[in-house]
Amino acid sequence: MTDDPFDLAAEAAAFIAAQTRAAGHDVALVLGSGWGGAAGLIGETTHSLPAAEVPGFTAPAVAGHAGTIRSVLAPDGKRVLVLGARTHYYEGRGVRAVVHGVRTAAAAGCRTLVLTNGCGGLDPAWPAGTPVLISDHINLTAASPLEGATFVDLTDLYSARIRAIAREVDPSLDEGVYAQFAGPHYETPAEVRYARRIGADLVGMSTALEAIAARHAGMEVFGISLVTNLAAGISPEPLSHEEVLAAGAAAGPRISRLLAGIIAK
Ligand SMILES: Nc1nc2[nH]c(I)nc2c(=O)[nH]1
Repeated sequence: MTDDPFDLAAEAAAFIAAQTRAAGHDVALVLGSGWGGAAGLIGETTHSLPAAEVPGFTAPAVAGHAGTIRSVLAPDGKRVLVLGARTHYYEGRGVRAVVHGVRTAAAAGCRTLVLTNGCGGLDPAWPAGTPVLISDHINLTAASPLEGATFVDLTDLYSARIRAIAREVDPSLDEGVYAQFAGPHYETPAEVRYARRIGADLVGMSTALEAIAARHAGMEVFGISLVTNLAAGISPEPLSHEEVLAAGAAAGPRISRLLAGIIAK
C-alpha cells in the first residue's frame, strides 16, 4: 500500500467505484454520534461496504459507529457516499488517517462534504438533543492534515450557502463555533471556561481537521453538531451517560429528517 495519502485516497476511491459500480459520488456525509439514522432517510442504500475492506480505512474504534461505507442514491439522483467509519485523532493513528475518508470522498468526485458530530454544548440555551449549525471552528489539536508549505485559506470554511438552506428546512436552527480538542479526555470546567472565553460554543473531538482537508481538496463544507451534553461545569449537576445517550436517541428522528431535507435541496 502506497504511503502517499493522496494516492491511497485514489486507491480507496477506485475500490469504492468498482464495488458500487457508481462512476462517481456527489456528496460525502460523515456520520457522528447520534446521526446514524440519517442515511436511511436520504435515499436508497444501493451498496454497503465494510470499511475495513477499503484501502486505508480501519474497523471503527468507537462503539456505535457503523463501520460501513454506503453508497446511497437520493431521489434527485444525487449519489451520497456515507462514511460511517470516522477515525478520531485520539486513536493515535495520525492525522492522515483522520482525514483519509474526506480525501477518499474528494477522489470519488464529491464536491460537497457534510460533517456531523455529537458534542458538548457551552450555551445553557441548547439542551441535550439540540442540533446546531457550525459557523466556524477553533482547532485546539495543535495539528493539521496539511504538510509542508501548504498554505490554505480557511475564510468562510463552513458554507454560508448551505447554512441558509438548512435554515429553510428548519428556521429555528442556531449556529455556533466548534472547538476541536484532541481528547480522548473531556474538558475540565476551567478548559470549558477557556473555550467559552476564546469564542467557542461547542466542544468536540472531531470535525475541524476533516474540514481543513476538505477545503484543501476544494470541497464545499457544511457542518452540523448535535449537542448531546452540556460541557463540563456548564450544567449545575453532572449529566448521567444514560441521559446523554437518551438525548441523542430522542433527537435521532428529528435530526435525520433535517439532514435528509438539507441534502435533498
Ligand atoms: N470534547 C468533547 N467532546 C465531546 N463529545 C461529546 I458526544 N461530548 C463531548 C464533550 O463534552 N466534550
